[in-house]
Amino acid sequence: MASDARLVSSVLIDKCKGSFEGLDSLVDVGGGTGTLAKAIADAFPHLDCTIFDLPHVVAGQQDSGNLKYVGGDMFKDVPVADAVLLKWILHDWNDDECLKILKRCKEAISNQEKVVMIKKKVMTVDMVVMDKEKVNDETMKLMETQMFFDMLMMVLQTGRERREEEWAKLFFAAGFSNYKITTILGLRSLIEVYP
Ligand SMILES: C[S@@+](CC[C@H](N)C(=O)[O-])C[C@H]1O[C@@H](n2cnc3c(N)ncnc32)[C@H](O)[C@@H]1O
Repeated sequence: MASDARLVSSVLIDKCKGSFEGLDSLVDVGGGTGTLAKAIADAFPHLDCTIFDLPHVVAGQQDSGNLKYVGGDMFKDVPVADAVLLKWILHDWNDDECLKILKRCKEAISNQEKVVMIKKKVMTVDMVVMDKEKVNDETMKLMETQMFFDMLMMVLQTGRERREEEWAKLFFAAGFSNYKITTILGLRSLIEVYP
């Protein structure tokens, strides 16, 4: 996970710089020991970054500069921020569980009395399963890999990989109004979800 976060962070920061513009704070939910959040905090020194994970995961980690660690449970409460980042989180969980997480994330970005209008959002780095109809000889291997991931999530977790329509259904059910998908690297997409 940490090595994937290293790979994704450089691409995310390079390719999706604009997505971080106008934000003053960000919380990486299920951020582990902070590989991705550390890279974001270094690239955007004005941004207050929080790594939020289970208490035993962040225990003993040291805050530094614009980076801090908070322990807790994303099903109960998510720290307040302008943006919530979820990387490889939602595919671990079934729809009911994702709805709970997304609702907590929406509360976290809504709970701020800011006068300045900025585009608050939830940013999820996850997989968007391709449409069967659009698969050709070139993209067949990609589709097969997505199916393997789907099975892996079913066997190891309660989760699954989702098609765009399935993502949209979840976001709207959690009370969000819109979303934007950007393919960032191989199977990974950045999905920005707006309240
Ligand atoms: C698949 S890992 C993803 C880690 C990181 N986002 C990445 O992509 O490298 C899932 C993370 O979610 C955390 N997690 C699981 N349940 C959680 C909960 N209820 N509240 C907060 N974090 C949780 C795990 O401890 C783990 O760090």
